Amino acid sequence: MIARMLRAPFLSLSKFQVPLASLPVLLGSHGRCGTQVIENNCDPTGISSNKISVYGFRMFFTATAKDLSAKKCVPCNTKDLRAMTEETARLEMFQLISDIAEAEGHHPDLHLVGWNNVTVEIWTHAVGGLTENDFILAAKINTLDLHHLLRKKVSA
Ligand SMILES: C[C@H](O)[C@H](O)[C@H]1CNC2=NC(N)=NC(=O)C2=N1
Repeated sequence: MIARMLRAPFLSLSKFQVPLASLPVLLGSHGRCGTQVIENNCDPTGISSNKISVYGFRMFFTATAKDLSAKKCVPCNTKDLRAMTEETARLEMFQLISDIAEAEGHHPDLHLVGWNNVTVEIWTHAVGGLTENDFILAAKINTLDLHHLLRKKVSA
């Protein structure tokens, strides 16, 4: 799966995984939709908004692929490309995400994959699928500034 090969933090909505870093682009290109999602709060039942979210997810997913394909990879040996530090970054990232989840009463599944991959899986257990809650949570997680968790490239 592409997500595993890219070795980056991933935000996973149900079975579909999208790179966490792509969400600002993705929300930006659908400003109204993204803003609405961030301003909403999670609905404990989530059931009434299920259809909207599935539609929203399709829009997000399409936008992500389109926006990413328009970009160009930076050379992997430049200073612009930084990996996350190991232990501290993972735990602090989990803590930051957990704080949002607790405030929302909606909780992602957090996975450590290998030694340097974090996967954030978001779906609504109560309905066995996606609801608007998942997009609200994803949008709020996406506002986190994680730059301080990035490891400075070791100079050769
Ligand atoms: C009552 C409370 O809203 C429910 O138990 C919540 C808690 N957090 C949850 N989180 C997620 N991801 N799915 C749920 O169905 C869910 N249910």
